Amino acid sequence: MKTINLNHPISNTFKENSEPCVMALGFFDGIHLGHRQIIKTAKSLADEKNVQLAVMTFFPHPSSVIKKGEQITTYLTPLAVKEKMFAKLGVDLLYVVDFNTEVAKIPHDAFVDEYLFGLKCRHAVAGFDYKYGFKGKGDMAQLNVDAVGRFGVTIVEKQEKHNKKISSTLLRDLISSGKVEDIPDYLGQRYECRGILHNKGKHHVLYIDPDYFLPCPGAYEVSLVNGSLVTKGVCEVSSSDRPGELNVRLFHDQSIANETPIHLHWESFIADYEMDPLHAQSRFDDMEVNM
Ligand SMILES: Cc1cc2nc3c(=O)[nH]c(=O)nc-3n(C[C@H](O)[C@H](O)[C@H](O)COP(=O)(O)O)c2cc1C
Ligand SMILES: Nc1ncnc2c1ncn2[C@@H]1O[C@H](COP(=O)(O)OP(=O)(O)OP(=O)(O)O)[C@@H](O)[C@H]1O
Repeated sequence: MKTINLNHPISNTFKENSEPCVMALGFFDGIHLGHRQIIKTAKSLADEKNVQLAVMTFFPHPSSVIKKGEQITTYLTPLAVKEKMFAKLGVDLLYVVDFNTEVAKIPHDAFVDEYLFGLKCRHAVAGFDYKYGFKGKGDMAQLNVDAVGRFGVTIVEKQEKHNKKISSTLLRDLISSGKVEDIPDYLGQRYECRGILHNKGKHHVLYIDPDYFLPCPGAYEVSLVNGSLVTKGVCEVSSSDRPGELNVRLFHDQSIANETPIHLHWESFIADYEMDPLHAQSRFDDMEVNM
């Protein structure tokens, strides 16, 4: 997979040299089951048309530039992890648009002309709620209009679980309230943080991308996965942690070699030492209901 960082405006030479593609559109934080449906749909279209499978995403998250509503500055999948996951899903080209105030002002039709038709998009795929262009004025109905017959558009219908739209927002809400056990229903796997494990005598420190979105403070049962090797332990998240560091204790006095690459899977919430006792009790009641 080729990752291509795009800065506005895209040069004519770059556009001329781009490869025909089916383009999947969206921010794609987490690459959850809804996102996977978009990529799967785009992949089968790309195979059918014998063109490249491209994804167009943005960095940083538009909310941190537009400064409207909650500003997202940490990610379920930091960019480097997203790249690896897209490559594994069979994506050929990953366009990462540098999202800044100038890009935010591009009108919806100009975005389609320059970033889709300009980059030889032969077919666009996005979810029912995809928005693009200045003030988010372009939606999926508008995309068909803006395409003016130059490429086809496929809308992926709402993917739901437990009567809820699967979304990055829902995953963030669950993770930030410590409900990591509920994540696989929407993500298709446990929430994970990838990093390098350092052996510090009795405990270990996992050095991760500081851009990772982390669960709320508390103790969590975690699995440390290195290929087929899985070691269980406890990760204590505290508000005083240094950014990019997770403190882990392994069960049964085990040890893992220094500097091992690890995928830490958040398995379950154990306790929160920082919560006031009342709040902790309501969290505990939630867990009992879920059992
Ligand atoms: C060229 C462009 C300009 C945008 N400008 C705005 C904007 O002015 N205001 C806004 O709220 N969102 C804007 N957006 C963000 C979109 O509304 C949307 O959040 C983003 O494309 C990610 O889509 P997704 O959240 O559906 O994946 C813009 C998007 C694009 C591609
Ligand atoms: N549950 C879903 N069903 C169908 N399409 C989806 C679903 N979730 C996201 N998409 C689509 O996936 C692409 C990426 O979306 P986006 O990154 O906004 O995901 P999201 O989970 O909706 O995020 P957020 O919660 O931050 O709005 C868009 O085309 C969007 O319409």
